[in-house]
Amino acid sequence: MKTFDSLFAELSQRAAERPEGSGTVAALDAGVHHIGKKVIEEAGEVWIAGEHETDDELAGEISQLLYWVQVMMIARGLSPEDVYRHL
Ligand SMILES: N=c1c2ncn([C@@H]3O[C@H](COP(=O)(O)OP(=O)(O)OP(=O)(O)O)[C@@H](O)[C@H]3O)c2ncn1[C@@H]1O[C@H](COP(=O)(O)O)[C@@H](O)[C@H]1O
Repeated sequence: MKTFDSLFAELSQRAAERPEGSGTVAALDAGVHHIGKKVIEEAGEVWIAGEHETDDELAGEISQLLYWVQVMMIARGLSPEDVYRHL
């Protein structure tokens, strides 16, 4: 099973190796403005799922939010440690 850190490592590898067909590479190329809109979109879907959907659907929306937060981190050159020190 993936964890926050293992997904971050996977996405960092995508950013470094830029494989053909990677949605992460496309998002990074689209830039922080695009990524920020996806963060907001997924956060809204988490809110709606929290109010109206099943636990599993909510978990799925949260996983997508985590993904887009990680893409934002990579776009701005942040590591998980940069975030963890604020927890
Ligand atoms: N975990 C994710 C992940 N979560 C969310 N997303 C993206 O976020 C979008 C959100 O889905 P929605 O259902 O909200 O939207 P949609 O209508 O399906 O798609 P959009 O029109 O919004 O793009 C998805 O379409 C994906 O583009 C993800 N994209 C990739 N991953 C994982 O990231 C890794 C690297 O992926 P690639 O860079 O594509 O190889 C792989 O392990 C993937 O499984």
